[in-house]
Amino acid sequence: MSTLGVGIFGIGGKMGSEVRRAVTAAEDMEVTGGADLGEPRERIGDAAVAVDFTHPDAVMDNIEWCVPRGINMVIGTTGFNEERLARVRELCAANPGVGVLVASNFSIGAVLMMQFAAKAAPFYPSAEIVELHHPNKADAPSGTSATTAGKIAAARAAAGMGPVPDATVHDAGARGAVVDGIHIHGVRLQGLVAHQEVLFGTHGETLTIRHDSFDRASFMPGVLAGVWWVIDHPGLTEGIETIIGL
Ligand SMILES: NC(=O)C1=CN([C@@H]2O[C@H](COP(=O)(O)OP(=O)(O)OC[C@H]3O[C@@H](n4cnc5c(N)ncnc54)[C@H](OP(=O)(O)O)[C@@H]3O)[C@@H](O)[C@H]2O)C=CC1
Ligand SMILES: O=C(O)C1=N[C@H](C(=O)O)C[C@H](O)C1
Repeated sequence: MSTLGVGIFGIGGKMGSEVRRAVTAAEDMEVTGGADLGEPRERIGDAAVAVDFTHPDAVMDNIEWCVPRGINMVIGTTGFNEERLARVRELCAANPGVGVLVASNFSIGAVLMMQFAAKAAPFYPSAEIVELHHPNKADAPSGTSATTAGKIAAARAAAGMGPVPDATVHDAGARGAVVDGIHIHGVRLQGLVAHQEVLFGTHGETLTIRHDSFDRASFMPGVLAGVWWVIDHPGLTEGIETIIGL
């Protein structure tokens, strides 16, 4: 049986080393190589798919390098906004055979949490997000919380809802970051991996939707499914929802 070649940007990092283990353990894939910060990108070897778990400051240069070379990509690195996604679409349009998957979270439970949150959103005037991570994380708010805020905001807009109620006029920063009108609070704590609570409120009741990744193995089924997906789906795919049938 022939195997699919996978190169890894960020291979020495927490996620990159987990991807290396998962790809090595998969019967139908093999690791062709990997590169870390400062190393030549050619070190990913003869890869059909490059997986990127690096840094928000590094990921765009890796995409600019891979796509014109015909290398498909699965990207978990955070820091994407509309401008960055538009550039990825542009690169894919110029290189029509190439597929790029960008997902802020590859765990099945996190994807379900985001979908449940979007479903709940129209029923609750109040909505806030608490994201909790290990203290070595570079970015805040997390990519997952920003994606969740976007989905909640879209559901609220579709339901014709106005802004969340909030009388705060003196804020020394305790109300968190605001993404698409939704407040996000970030916690960085030793002992944590990746966790999120979405809190909803209306008169007399609240609803809390919580997801916990206790181990980075939780992201691997989504990453491996994404690797097989991109080789047959040219252009940009956002999130793993369609890949896992949600
Ligand atoms: N989508 C998802 O499901 C998930 C996404 N993430 C995201 O993945 C990213 C990485 O997370 P994590 O593994 O915890 O971080 P780490 O800091 O553990 O690993 C990052 C790795 O990337 C390397 N790196 C940095 N810049 C470059 C570059 N220009 N080229 C190649 N390698 C580079 C680092 O090398 P060096 O150490 O030499 O600097 C390091 O090995 C983050 O954005 C995080 O939010 C994390 C978990 C799940
Ligand atoms: O840095 C992490 O660890 C994680 N990053 C992603 C994010 O920013 O949402 C996904 C997950 O939360 C773990």
